Amino acid sequence: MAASPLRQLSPLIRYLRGERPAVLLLAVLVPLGVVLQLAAPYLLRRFVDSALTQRPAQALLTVSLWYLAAAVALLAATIGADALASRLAWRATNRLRADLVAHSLRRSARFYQRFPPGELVDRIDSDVTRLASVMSALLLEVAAQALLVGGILAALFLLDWRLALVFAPVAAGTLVLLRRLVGRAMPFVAARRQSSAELLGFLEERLAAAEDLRVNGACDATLADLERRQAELYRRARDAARVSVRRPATVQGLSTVSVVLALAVSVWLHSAGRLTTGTAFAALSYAMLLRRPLLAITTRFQDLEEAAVCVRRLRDLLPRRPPAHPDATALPPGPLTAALDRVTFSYEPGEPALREVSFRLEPGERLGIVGRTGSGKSSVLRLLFALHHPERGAARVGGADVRTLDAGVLRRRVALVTQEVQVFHASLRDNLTFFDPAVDDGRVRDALREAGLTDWWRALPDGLDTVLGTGARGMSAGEEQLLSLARVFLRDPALVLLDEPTARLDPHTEALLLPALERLLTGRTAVVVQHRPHALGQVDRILVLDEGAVVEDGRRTALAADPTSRFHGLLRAG
Ligand SMILES: Nc1ncnc2c1ncn2[C@@H]1O[C@H](COP(=O)(O)OP(=O)(O)OP(=O)(O)O)[C@@H](O)[C@H]1O
Repeated sequence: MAASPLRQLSPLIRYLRGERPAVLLLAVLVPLGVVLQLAAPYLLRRFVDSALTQRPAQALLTVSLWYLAAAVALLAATIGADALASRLAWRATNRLRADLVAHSLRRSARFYQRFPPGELVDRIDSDVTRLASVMSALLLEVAAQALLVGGILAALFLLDWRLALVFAPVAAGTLVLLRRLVGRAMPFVAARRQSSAELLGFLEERLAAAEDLRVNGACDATLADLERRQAELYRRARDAARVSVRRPATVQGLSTVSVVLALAVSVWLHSAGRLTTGTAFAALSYAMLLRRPLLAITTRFQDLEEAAVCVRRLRDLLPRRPPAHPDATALPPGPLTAALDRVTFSYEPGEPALREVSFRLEPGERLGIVGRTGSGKSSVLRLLFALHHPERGAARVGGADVRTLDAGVLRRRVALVTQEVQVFHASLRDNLTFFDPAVDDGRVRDALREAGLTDWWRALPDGLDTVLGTGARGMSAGEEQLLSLARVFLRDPALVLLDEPTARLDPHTEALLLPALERLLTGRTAVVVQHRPHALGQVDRILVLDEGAVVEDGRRTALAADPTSRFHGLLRAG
């Protein structure tokens, strides 16, 4: 039998913590609604029997008023319970969404390789939103409808035990059948959701690269790919719908049988004089009422399976083990040492990107790393920044293995600048402070001055409030690169890791950037990765990498002067 969707949903319970008053109120409103639904046929019976036995009009009026009161109370209880359940579901799923975003923000580069941004958005937003709507209905209906089925059987038993005897097997049979069918659609629903997430990931990637696609004439191929993916999504959605539709069809059939049975038994008992007309009416009303919870449970099962699939997909995003709580105070003040200690590291098993790499930088020392494309230069920086961890050996900052350092502490003291600069659709101020309102404008202006951007920002229409990024003010590659340096100045780190910070710049813009770079490196430990060895004038030491291994390590001036060194060869070739 397929895994129970209810068991899949159990991890959500912890997000309901702190909601006890609302849950208790719901626990009162739901059974109240059930009792009020059961009261209606009972009052109908009283009305019919009173009318047929010529009771005074006053008695009929009293029953009618009770009927009306029960209907109004039912409406109020239903609206109240609906509102409460949906508030609970939204609050719980908002907590879940916040938890997912918090976890995702802390995950390594490998995680983002596994889940492209479009797919992540689909999981964190669409899956959680779907959960919220399903949970609000689930909280109510599965419990309430099951109660209603039990209540109807009890009411029928009170009316006439023979009636209960006819209905009980039909209701029990339907529930058993439903139980057997639950979970059957889950693999199909999961396949449909995966297809839809992949489609979103595809759209996000292709739309972000629209310019490249246009320039390279790849628009037609992209549309053909889109068509193929949409056809696949349609096929999976159709398969899931086919499996899901079997349940309502089965329940419709069985409940029609129960109504026909109710009619037959009521007529038979009535004509034998064993049932009053009012009781026969009530029995028929209960039979019709029984269809409602059974059908509601059926349609909810489909949602339940959707929700279970969503939870399973969301669980992939949450770490399996709780994060360790590393030492938060392990870094000494001032410029930090940085070292790799016999590090071997692979992205893919059996294909080491770094082999037995070792070096150690004293506080304030600057290291330049050169080597051919794919030799492992950027990997060194990623390990020092703890974006990945070595298989063997250790990456150390301030003498501590980065694995043992709190990520927040490490990020405050170490800055990584890459060629890719992310400019947010936000004000210049927020782009520098990363949305921290505690940073005052004086520090922001100082950072911009240190990065050599004073003239640029003063010319902006709204100064620090100018909105940058997609759909707003664009920036040149050089300005973006200087903005990334201004971010580092603002944070004032002790160790700076620069990954080809001038690679996208023309020689003129690179020359403008060099003074800002020099100011950035002064008084700090630094590792600078460069393709072009002549751009490493500011470093003290050079490390040459080849196929992931250190093939040369020495003082820059000594290596540059030694015609037999690799670095000398690279300078000549450059
Ligand atoms: N995310 C990744 N997944 C799998 N392999 C990777 C990944 N990133 C890098 N690699 C591989 O690891 C090796 C080292 O990559 P790295 O980016 O460190 O080289 P690099 O010297 O910085 O290259 P470049 O000069 O082109 O930036 C390369 O063979 C590369 O293909």
